[in-house]
Amino acid sequence: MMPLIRIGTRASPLAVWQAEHVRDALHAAHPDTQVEIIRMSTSGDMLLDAPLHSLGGKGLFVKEIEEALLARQVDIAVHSMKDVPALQPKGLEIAAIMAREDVRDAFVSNTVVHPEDLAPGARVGSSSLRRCAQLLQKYPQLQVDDVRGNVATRLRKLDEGQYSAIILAVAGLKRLQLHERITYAIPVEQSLPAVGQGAVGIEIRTDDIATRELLQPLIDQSTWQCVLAERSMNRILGGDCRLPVAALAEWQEQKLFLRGLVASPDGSRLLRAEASGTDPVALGQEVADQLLAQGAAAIIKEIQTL
Ligand SMILES: NCc1[nH]cc(CCC(=O)O)c1CC(=O)O
Repeated sequence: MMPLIRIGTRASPLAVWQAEHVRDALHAAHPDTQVEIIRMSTSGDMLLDAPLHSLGGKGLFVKEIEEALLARQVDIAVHSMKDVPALQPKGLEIAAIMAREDVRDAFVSNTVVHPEDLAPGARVGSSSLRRCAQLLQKYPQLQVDDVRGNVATRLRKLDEGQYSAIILAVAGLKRLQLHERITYAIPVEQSLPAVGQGAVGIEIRTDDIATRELLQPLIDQSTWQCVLAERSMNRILGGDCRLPVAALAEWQEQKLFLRGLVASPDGSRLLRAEASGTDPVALGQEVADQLLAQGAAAIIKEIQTL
């Protein structure tokens, strides 16, 4: 009998693209494997009106899929690593991370090219405190407001004139063939991305040795080490995707170079640290320690009690 792998995914177009990307890679590596995609809606998809950071953040978009995985209704869960909390529930683990897409944030506007061209008071949509804080630090005259919904919904709200510009991930727009909507890819020095941004991860049950084995060819080792360093930093800071915590690890001459950032939501305080090394976990620890020494814990605690 042909082995069957059931992929659990959110039903949004971006999530389905990612699931199909994993399915195609599995087919390429194992032509005799059957793959089925099972779409699910998550509480993050249903609670579309509340600001993202107020929704108890951790794992909002992944929880129901993880429950299906634990209940053996699916064999693997495909996620944007950006949405995956620092720690997996007991019995689950990230078994593979695929090659990373462009990590940058995208500025999307129908009227101007750069954020600096926006008039004072112009309304910019972003649901991420991390993006807001970094934008406001450089352009305090802008008004940054929450925008929810999947990528297409956010673009529609921009097109309707509800915002002068919105900020999205370049990766998501490229995957949905919407990269021509990007007016300006914001350099990482200006908008340091979210931990894991642009990387697709695959979660399995820890005891599922057969599936772990099947996923081996899908692992991109250099992305894996980068995301491991970023997530190690985030775990020490107690961060999740709703906090204004950013990190980016990149390879530079056989070494990992990790930059980290913790910001207050209004952009008035912005802590930065960086280091390089070869051990991703130790590097994450080093950058987290530098941020903590600058007072990161107080900022994080303030936001968690918002
Ligand atoms: N939270 C939604 C989400 N999760 C991952 C991406 C983009 C793709 C990626 O970073 O891998 C997006 C949309 C966005 O931030 O614009």
